[in-house]
Amino acid sequence: MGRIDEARRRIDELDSRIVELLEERLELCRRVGEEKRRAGMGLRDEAREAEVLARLPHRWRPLYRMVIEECLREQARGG
Ligand SMILES: O=C(O)C(=O)C[C@]1(C(=O)O)C=C[C@@H](O)C=C1
Repeated sequence: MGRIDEARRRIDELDSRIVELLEERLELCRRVGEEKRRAGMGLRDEAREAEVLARLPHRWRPLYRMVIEECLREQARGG
């Protein structure tokens, strides 16, 4: 296998793992959403979002904003 093919194979594997982790994160978001609903809280928590983003390297923050938006959509779908 050439170097490009080998690197691409590893990229594909990593992408699968990343998606698995994102699904796991989404499941936890679902749980948080249920608890917030039960407690009569709003779903969006801007202070918490700022905390989450502050822990990440700058370059990944735009991507993570999308992850958080998907989490909120998932929470809004639940009920
Ligand atoms: O921590 C929460 O309260 C969540 O609902 C999770 C999460 C996130 O994806 O990290 C999503 C929405 C909130 O606005 C803040 C954070």
